[in-house]
Amino acid sequence: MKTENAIKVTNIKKSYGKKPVVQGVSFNVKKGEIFGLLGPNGAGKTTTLKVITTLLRQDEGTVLVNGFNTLTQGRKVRQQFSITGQTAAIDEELSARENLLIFGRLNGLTGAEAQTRANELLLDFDLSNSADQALATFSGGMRRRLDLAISLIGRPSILFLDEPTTGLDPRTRKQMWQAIQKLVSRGTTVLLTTQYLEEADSLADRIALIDHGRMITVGTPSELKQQIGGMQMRVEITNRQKLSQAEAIIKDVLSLPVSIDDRVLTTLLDNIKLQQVPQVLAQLQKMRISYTNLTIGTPSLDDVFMKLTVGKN
Ligand SMILES: Nc1ncnc2c1ncn2[C@@H]1O[C@H](COP(=O)(O)OP(=O)(O)OP(=O)(O)O)[C@@H](O)[C@H]1O
Repeated sequence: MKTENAIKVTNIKKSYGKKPVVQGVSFNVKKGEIFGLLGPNGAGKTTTLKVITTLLRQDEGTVLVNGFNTLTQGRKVRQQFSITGQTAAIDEELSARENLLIFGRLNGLTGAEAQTRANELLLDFDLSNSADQALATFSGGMRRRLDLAISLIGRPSILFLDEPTTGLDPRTRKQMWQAIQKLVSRGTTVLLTTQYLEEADSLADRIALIDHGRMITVGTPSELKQQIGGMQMRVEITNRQKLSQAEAIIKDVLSLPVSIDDRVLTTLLDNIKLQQVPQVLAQLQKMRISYTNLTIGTPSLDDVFMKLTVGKN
């Protein structure tokens, strides 16, 4: 079946008992893109993922995966994708290669095909050098990469990654990102859930922000950043005692709310207010309030997240 969307989610709702957990979520994932489902704890990301992957049945709405309906064509749907983090069956006593061979055979490959595929995947995920070591000696990052490799044995067209880098250190996390980008460059569509804004920002082509089971917004990372308004000014004041004085100056000159985090004052600026920044600086200088850092730039995805979900949890 030819469809432009790998995944089409239309108005799905799901409650546990009387508790609504997903309350009308809709989005499409285009073929070949990395789509991020982003939201705070308990937002409904995992539940949405379970509905798409047929582990749960939604109460309302439809989900099409490569055109197949999750409610009526579950088996066809399950042939379209793979999920990582589900390889609890990995055998610790065996090596990475042996595990790949077993999963290859389980996926219906012949012995020779499984060997070839295992070699390709070991190479792709930088595991060739440690391929024959017992898994017990593997680091967290190596395990995640093996997990990713195993989920790709059957060459799925869609891959679901549920919080793929939770608990990894920053360096290992970057290695995982590279591995994910590599497989997308070969045509796999990826839907990932994450609580890390940085991860969504650097990996996802588009992001759906969900909170309390509702879609708050969807767009590219830069579209989301634009949603909360043009630019952002951050001033780090040298002397903490002058903080409230500096805050008063910014509020007075720009007539805008100011948020404070430690010694940093942050204000969101539209184009008109942006022109008035020199007046703020002049006032600070006049009052002998010095600063150690000053930036004006687009807000981070973190700011978008805080602004759109703040106070709701
Ligand atoms: N089997 C269940 N029975 C009852 N409530 C559940 C069940 N599974 C999840 N929930 C509740 O549904 C809500 C959404 O959970 P879900 O796991 O989808 O959120 P999430 O966005 O994936 O959160 P996290 O980032 O913490 O994994 C939470 O309040 C959770 O407590």
